[in-house]
Amino acid sequence: MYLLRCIECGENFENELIYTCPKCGGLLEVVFDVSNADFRLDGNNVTLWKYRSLLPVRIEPVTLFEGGTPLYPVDVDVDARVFVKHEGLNPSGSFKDRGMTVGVTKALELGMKSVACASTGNTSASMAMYSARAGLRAYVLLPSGKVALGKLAQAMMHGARVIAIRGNFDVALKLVREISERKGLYLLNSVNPFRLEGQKTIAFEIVDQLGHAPDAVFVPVGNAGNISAIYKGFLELREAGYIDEIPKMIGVQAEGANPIYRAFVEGKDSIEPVENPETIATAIRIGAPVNARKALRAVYSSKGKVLQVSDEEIVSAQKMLAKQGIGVEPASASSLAGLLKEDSDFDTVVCIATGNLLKDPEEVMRVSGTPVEVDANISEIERLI
Ligand SMILES: Cc1ncc(COP(=O)(O)O)c(C=O)c1O
Ligand SMILES: N[C@@H](CCOP(=O)(O)O)C(=O)O
Repeated sequence: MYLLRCIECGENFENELIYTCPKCGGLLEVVFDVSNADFRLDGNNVTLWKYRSLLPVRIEPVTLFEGGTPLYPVDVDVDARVFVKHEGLNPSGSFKDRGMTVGVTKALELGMKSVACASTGNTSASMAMYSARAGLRAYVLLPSGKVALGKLAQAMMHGARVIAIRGNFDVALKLVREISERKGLYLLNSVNPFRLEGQKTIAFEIVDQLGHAPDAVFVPVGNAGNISAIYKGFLELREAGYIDEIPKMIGVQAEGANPIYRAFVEGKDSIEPVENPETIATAIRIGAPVNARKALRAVYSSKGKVLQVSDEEIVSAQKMLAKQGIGVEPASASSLAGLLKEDSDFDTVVCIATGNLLKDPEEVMRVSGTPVEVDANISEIERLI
């Protein structure tokens, strides 16, 4: 029903316990016979497992009822119908849950006892939650002092063994890939092609909820798995006859962590790593995205683009969303920040908001100030109202 294929040399593999091509080292992707798709995109019962016929699992899934996130119309100063898909309303508060429900199920299916990841925070929070649910041991490597409090709290509370390294995310990922190999841990970063399959359901849900494909989808980009997965979702929908056109995939990076933006501007299909990435959006503080080649293919093939936004633009978009009742963490607001910079002529646009406001309470307090404190009496309070 499905197999793994190298995106570089095209070789097919039936062994599921590989992350990259044993022949050329290229990234892998899951290839489906989409004629098996048995769902209707009619807006009913929108949840991730509605699309099971295009998800690569054979056993009952480990689920916390992820997916089915709202698609909110928003009012912004752009001449288009703009929607925000609020992935921050998934069980652990980010889109990673879509990947983990599939990835952790696959770990069980393959008989693995322990899972591992490197993380800027959300991957670890989600992996810890789903592995707790599945009864698997979880190991996390993260950049010391650079993970938002809410995410760290989740990984700790759900029982992961959390190791903070003196180094950035890119170093952590290199180390966890090596340690997973040595210790037989199942790696659940986005280099795992099965995990990305869960994330492609964002595309399925957008079409399910809108009733058609939008003209463009703006996606925050860090390790670049999500934009690649969403694009693959649209490709499968087209191949299966659900849509005619693929939306333009528009990746948005932070100025201080922009290797894919740089590659795009230079018309290249691979990146030069950014040595010391820095941005207020710690979730996308990544200098050597593992999925860069998949992401650039998604952008070029869909006639999209990659934009960069400043930290100020990110915070401004975050506040704009908050004023419309949509609470997101900084990285999530980069998609809207990108749209606001763009001189486009789209009719319908979807911005992906990737994570919840509560993930990074320290950043929120820094940019929104502290409450006014007064004595506990009516006249003092009245003065302020
Ligand atoms: C909140 C948030 N937004 C965006 C991203 C970037 O996604 P990707 O790494 O798939 O590009 C991440 C982490 O990966 C994240 O946690
Ligand atoms: N932002 C990510 C970084 C890791 O990305 P992944 O998709 O490869 O797991 C995180 O939340 O850790």
